[in-house]
Amino acid sequence: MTTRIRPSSKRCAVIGGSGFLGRHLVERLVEKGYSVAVFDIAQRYEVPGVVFHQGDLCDKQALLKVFKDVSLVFHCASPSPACDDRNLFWKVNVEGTRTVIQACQEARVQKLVLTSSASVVFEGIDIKNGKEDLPYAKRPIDYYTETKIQQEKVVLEACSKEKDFLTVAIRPHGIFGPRDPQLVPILVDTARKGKMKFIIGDGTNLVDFTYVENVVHGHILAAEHLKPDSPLCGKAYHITNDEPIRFWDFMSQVLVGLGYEAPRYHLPYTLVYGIAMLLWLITFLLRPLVNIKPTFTPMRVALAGTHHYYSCSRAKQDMGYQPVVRLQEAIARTVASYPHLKRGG
Ligand SMILES: NC(=O)c1ccc[n+]([C@@H]2O[C@H](COP(=O)([O-])OP(=O)(O)OC[C@H]3O[C@@H](n4cnc5c(N)ncnc54)[C@H](O)[C@@H]3O)[C@@H](O)[C@H]2O)c1
Ligand SMILES: CC(C)CCC[C@@H](C)[C@H]1CC[C@H]2C3=C(CC[C@]12C)[C@@]1(C)CC[C@H](O)[C@@H](C(=O)O)[C@@H]1CC3
Repeated sequence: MTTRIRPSSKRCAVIGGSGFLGRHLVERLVEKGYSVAVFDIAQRYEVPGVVFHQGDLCDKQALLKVFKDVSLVFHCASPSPACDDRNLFWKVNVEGTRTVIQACQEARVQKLVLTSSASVVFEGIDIKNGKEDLPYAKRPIDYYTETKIQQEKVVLEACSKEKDFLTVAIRPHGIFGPRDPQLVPILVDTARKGKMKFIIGDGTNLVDFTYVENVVHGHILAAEHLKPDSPLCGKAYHITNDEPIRFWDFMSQVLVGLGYEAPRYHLPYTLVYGIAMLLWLITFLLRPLVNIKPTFTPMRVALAGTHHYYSCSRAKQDMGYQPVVRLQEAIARTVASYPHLKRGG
């Protein structure tokens, strides 16, 4: 029998560490004295002391090489929600995550922290101060959400004190901040095309947008509090800025900060949602011939026209979570980080 000496609890791997959240996480872990290995299909930057491994998380042998001396794994890789590719989402988010769990167990990794999403309970109906005990969406709006639900279930079910393998899922919502490739760039692109003049619905719907450093803080707290006798084992945790804001006020503040006009004219929610569904159906039918990506997808319209904010009291209670950057400061830092997206820039 081979005995394995336990690696230090500060030796970790970040799957998806080249991405927006992953890179912020890696940078913070390094600041906190962790030794970090990144596993990602692409390498997009360099940080002294961080070892990069390029590979697909569906490849167990490639994962095993990286997990050899690691006690903690963060899994924050996913195809982009914008790709809307059902097969890819199932392959990476569900099958790939099963492979990650097998590799963790074979390599005797002790802790797995998954980046899930608060959207696993969202199906286009208002959620106000939603807690983690809300049921998973029965009819998820898109393939991304469908597979994030399965992914979270698979990870939480794998938690086993007997096997010395502990898991926890972090559910952030609407992550934003410097280098985000999604929220601000799509918003600016839509504004530049003259399509951000309209407010979907009456504009009073409250939502969570969460600054990336708060999300990182939640992940590290979860990793450090995940122990055999802690309440975190096999549980999901909302991590938000804890400051719900009107969706359209947030959009307006970012747009005005970057020199664009705030949306002004109202359109009925059901009308825009109906058009988005129709557009999605047309693009779905045309997909074998041409791959069109509509700006207004049913998911985006649903997020823009409903309330969806979540309680993070469970994270406060079980791991002492408090946001470290307030919302207004976070918006200011984000706007300042995108000089190239300014109007006329
Ligand atoms: N951005 C948000 O608002 C948000 C909100 C809630 C949850 N999340 C979750 O947070 C995580 C990170 O999201 P992000 O916004 O940083 O996305 P991102 O696209 O910037 O990063 C994802 C990373 O995963 C990598 N990746 C994709 N497929 C892979 C594969 N097969 N093998 C290895 N690496 C692979 C990509 O190369 C990329 O670097 C995701 O799990 C996402 O579902 C994001
Ligand atoms: C075209 C306009 C109506 C809106 C333009 C901005 C949108 C691109 C973003 C506003 C809210 C964002 C969001 C996500 C993607 C980008 C937006 C739709 C997610 C769906 C990304 C995936 C995450 O898991 C979701 C989450 O639960 O946090 C995000 C929800 C918010």
